[in-house]
Amino acid sequence: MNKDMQKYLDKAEVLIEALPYIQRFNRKIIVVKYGGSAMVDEHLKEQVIKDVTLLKLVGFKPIIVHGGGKEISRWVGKVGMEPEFVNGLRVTDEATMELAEMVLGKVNKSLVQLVESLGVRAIGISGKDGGLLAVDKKYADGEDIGFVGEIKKVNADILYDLLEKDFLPIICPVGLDDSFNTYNINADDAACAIARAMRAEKLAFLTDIEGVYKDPHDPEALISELKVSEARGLMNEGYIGGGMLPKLHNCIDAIEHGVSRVHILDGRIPHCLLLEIFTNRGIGTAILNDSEERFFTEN
Ligand SMILES: Nc1ncnc2c1ncn2[C@@H]1O[C@H](COP(=O)(O)OP(=O)(O)O)[C@@H](O)[C@H]1O
Ligand SMILES: CC(=O)N[C@@H](CCC(=O)OP(=O)(O)O)C(=O)O
Repeated sequence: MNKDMQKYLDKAEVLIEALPYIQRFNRKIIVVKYGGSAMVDEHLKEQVIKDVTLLKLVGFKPIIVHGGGKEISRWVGKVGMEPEFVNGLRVTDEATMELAEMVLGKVNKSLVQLVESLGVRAIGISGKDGGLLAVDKKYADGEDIGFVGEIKKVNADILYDLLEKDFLPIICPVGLDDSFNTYNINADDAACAIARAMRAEKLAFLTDIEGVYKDPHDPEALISELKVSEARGLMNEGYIGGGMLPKLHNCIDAIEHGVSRVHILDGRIPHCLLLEIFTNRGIGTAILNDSEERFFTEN
C-alpha cells in the first residue's frame, strides 16, 4: 500500500474511533467554558471555535460560556489601575465593572462572529438578557470584593429555546441582582451554574495549564483523574491556588449536581476538545464521583 493510501486509511480510522462518542453525545448538552490563553491567541481561538462548531454540526448541543479575565486585566492596567484578586475572584469596583462589561461584551460578539463565519447560527447573550443569570452579592471569605455576583438562579428556558431553534448560545458572565445592578461573575461559576441548570452531559473547562497538578512546578505531577474527596483534600492542604480554586470548586459542584462528565483541559493544545471527546486518549484532568470507577490505572 502506498503512503498516501495509508494516510487516508488512518484518517478513516480516526472517524470510526469517533463513532461511539458521536452516538453517546448525540443531542446531549455540552457546556464549554472557554478562557485562558486559548482566548488570547487568535489561531488557538479559531481552532477552539471550529471544534465547538464541529460538535454542533455532528449533533451535539454545545453552549459556550466565555471568560476574558486576561483581557480585562490588560484594560484595567491601561487605565492606570492595578488588577486585584481574592481567591481567584476579581475585586470589582464601579470603574472595573464598567471595563469588564465592555471587554466581555466585545469578546462575546467576536466569538459570535467567528461561529457565524463557520456557517453555524450563534446568539451571544449576557446573564442580563431575559434574566438568564440572577445574582446576589458574593463575598470572598467574608471580604467585600465589590460587584462580584453569586448566581442564585439560572433561567434555563431561554437556553432551551435557543437550542430548540438550533442556535449555538454564547454566554458572557455578567448578571443582575434583584435591584438590577450589574455584577461581574467568575466565568467558571457561570459555566457550572448553567451546566447544572441545563442538566448537561458534559462540562469542559478550557484553561491555560495541562490540568490539575499536585505540584504546579513538577510536570510529572499532573493528575489525570481526581475524585471529589481527593480534590477537596488537595484544596484543604493548600495544593490549589489562584484561578484553579474556583475552577475546582465548580467541578465538584457540577459533579455533585448531576453533570455526568467534568473535565479541565489545556486550551493551548490544538483541538483538545475533540481529542477529549472523540478518542480514548485521556487528556487534562477528569473529576470523578467518589463512587465512580477510574478509567486509567493509577501510576
Ligand atoms: N495545583 C494547581 N494545578 C494547576 N493549576 C494551578 C494549581 N494551583 C494554582 N494553579 C493556577 O491556576 C491557573 C488556572 O486558573 P486561571 O488562570 O484563572 O484560568 P482561566 O483563566 O482559564 O479561568 C493556572 O494557570 C495555575 O497558575
Ligand atoms: C468575578 C471575576 O473574577 N470575574 C472574572 C470574569 C472573567 C473570567 O472569569 O475570565 P477567565 O475565565 O478568562 O479567567 C474577571 O473579572 O476576570
